[in-house]
Amino acid sequence: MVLVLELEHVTKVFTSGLFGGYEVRAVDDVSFEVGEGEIVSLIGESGSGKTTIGKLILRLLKPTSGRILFRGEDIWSFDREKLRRYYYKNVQAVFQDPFASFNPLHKVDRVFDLVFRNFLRGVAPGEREELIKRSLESVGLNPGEVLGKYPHQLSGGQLQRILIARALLVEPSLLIADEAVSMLDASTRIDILNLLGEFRDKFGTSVIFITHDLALGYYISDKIVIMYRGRIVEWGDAERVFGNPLHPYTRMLLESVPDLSVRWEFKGIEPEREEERVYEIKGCRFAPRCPYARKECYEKPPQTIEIEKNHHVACYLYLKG
Ligand SMILES: Nc1ncnc2c1ncn2[C@@H]1O[C@H](COP(=O)(O)OP(=O)(O)OP(=O)(O)O)[C@@H](O)[C@H]1O
Repeated sequence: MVLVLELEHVTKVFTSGLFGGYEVRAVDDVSFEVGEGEIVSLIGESGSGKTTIGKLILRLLKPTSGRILFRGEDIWSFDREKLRRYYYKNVQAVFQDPFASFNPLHKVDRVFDLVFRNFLRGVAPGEREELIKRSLESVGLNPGEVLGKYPHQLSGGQLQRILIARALLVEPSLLIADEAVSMLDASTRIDILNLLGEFRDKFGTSVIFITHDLALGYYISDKIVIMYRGRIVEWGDAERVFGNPLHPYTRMLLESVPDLSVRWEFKGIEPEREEERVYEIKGCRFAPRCPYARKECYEKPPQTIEIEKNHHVACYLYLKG
């Protein structure tokens, strides 16, 4: 399989607190790959580092260590021109709140301006209208119903579709969808997921689907990456991870979803300071919540091993010795 994106031992440490005295390893030694036309879901509860990974891939943040490769090239080796014209044309993103991407004082059509200015400069004005209409139709919108409107005149689902149309206008190799359907109602959510699947099938677009919702991840993905407090605990083919969950955390998540058609939400909110302390644990960060935790779990992060083909876990339960 041709690889579009590779994360190699990526770590991002934020320093916070007075005089930068406190460190949060928001992303800790994370490695995974995205193949051409693959849909990969990053799943984890709040604070697991999903959004930070999205920002690192979009080069909005620089890794503290590790490398991110796009089609074999380190994204930090790109100069400004290559970043704008090549990388951002190939890697597009859609975020959670569609309303935040529109200026309420401007007609929605304005969101297409930047794309034409940066990536489609040679397109003539007449052709431009045609391209916009076609891309709106491809996401199931009637251009006559949305063009010329202000954001408040449209629904969240329509606005999110416009943003997806804009992202797909440049035919990216990779789309990052960060909680992109969380704010939409259930049926619109499924329509948009189906749409991403269609684009994958038609154009070979790879998707990184970031979500805290296990059921959505299961619905859409080829590959699943389960994260806990900055680290990958389990990853592999979606069928294998869901059919044979290995990590106690993955099992706990699945047990809290009695019915995969029902939206899952994590309810166990701990006090913030406690949450932060978890990042200081030298070993497995899930250890304080794990029924099987033993001494070594607190001492050193468990190695990741492949248990069956395309199914990996980082847990001492599976390590000998
Ligand atoms: N700029 C920052 N400065 C300091 N800490 C940060 C910063 N950005 C994120 N963090 C911390 O990094 C950790 C991971 O955050 P991140 O937003 O990536 O998680 P997430 O899985 O996307 O959660 P959510 O679903 O709530 O967005 C959290 O503890 C968060 O507080």
